[in-house]
Amino acid sequence: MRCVILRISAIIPAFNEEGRIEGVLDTIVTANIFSQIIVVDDGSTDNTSQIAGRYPIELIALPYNKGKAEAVKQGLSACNGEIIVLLDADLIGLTKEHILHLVKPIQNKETEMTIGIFKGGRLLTDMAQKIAPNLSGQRAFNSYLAEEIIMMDTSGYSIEVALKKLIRKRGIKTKWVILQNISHVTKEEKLGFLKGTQWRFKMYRDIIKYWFN
Ligand SMILES: O=c1ccn([C@@H]2O[C@H](COP(=O)(O)OP(=O)(O)O)[C@@H](O)[C@H]2O)c(=O)[nH]1
Ligand SMILES: O=C(O)[C@@H](COP(=O)(O)O)O[C@H]1O[C@H](CO)[C@@H](O)[C@H](O)[C@H]1O
Repeated sequence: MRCVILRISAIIPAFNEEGRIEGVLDTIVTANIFSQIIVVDDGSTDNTSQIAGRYPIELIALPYNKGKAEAVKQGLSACNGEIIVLLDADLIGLTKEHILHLVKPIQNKETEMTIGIFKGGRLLTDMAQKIAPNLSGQRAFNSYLAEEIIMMDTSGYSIEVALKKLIRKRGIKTKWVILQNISHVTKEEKLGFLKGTQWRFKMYRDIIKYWFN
């Protein structure tokens, strides 16, 4: 049987992640899984671009903060892999195995999209993902879905909820995969309680607005 090696692209949207992106890129680069790694610096005002630029990646630096949805779409427009993996820039404890868990079911043609669910990392982040698994930023999918995702009328934090609607509308075969011992840095930890809570409510607003649109 002929074995076809599929190219795999990673997209990492990043807004002011200078303290966290290094850990994520260390794993992504050394995992030796990706033929293309795209970091989209979404108008950061810190050293996110400079730090990302030390790695063998393609950097897209947006001139101002356009929101996660736009950052992901910009990454998708530059992708050349047959499989695309989305990973947040603030993950704690990302390993090669986590990435393989996301990618393998697509390579094996078991499904068209995987959604990674945190387990055993941190109680609070685990709980959030249990309540709203469809909001997870960790995914892999076939690149034939990219064009349709780029065309979605989504902004801010509504990319995941838009994907949920797309999955339903198009009947995209989706599989949840458990990602053990991984979590992310919360908004309150990044920005402090007040600003973090404001950003959290902005995120909820984006999601709810899209959902009822
Ligand atoms: O305007 C934004 C907000 C967030 N992000 C990135 O999107 C991912 C998820 O965002 P965030 O960490 O704020 O969400 P959380 O995981 O806290 O829900 C992270 O890599 C962020 O750096 C982005 O590119 N632009
Ligand atoms: O899990 C969640 O409820 C949120 C919020 O995470 P935190 O409360 O900041 O740990 O995080 C996710 O949702 C966002 C919106 O869909 C995604 O963009 C993030 O990637 C995802 O981590």
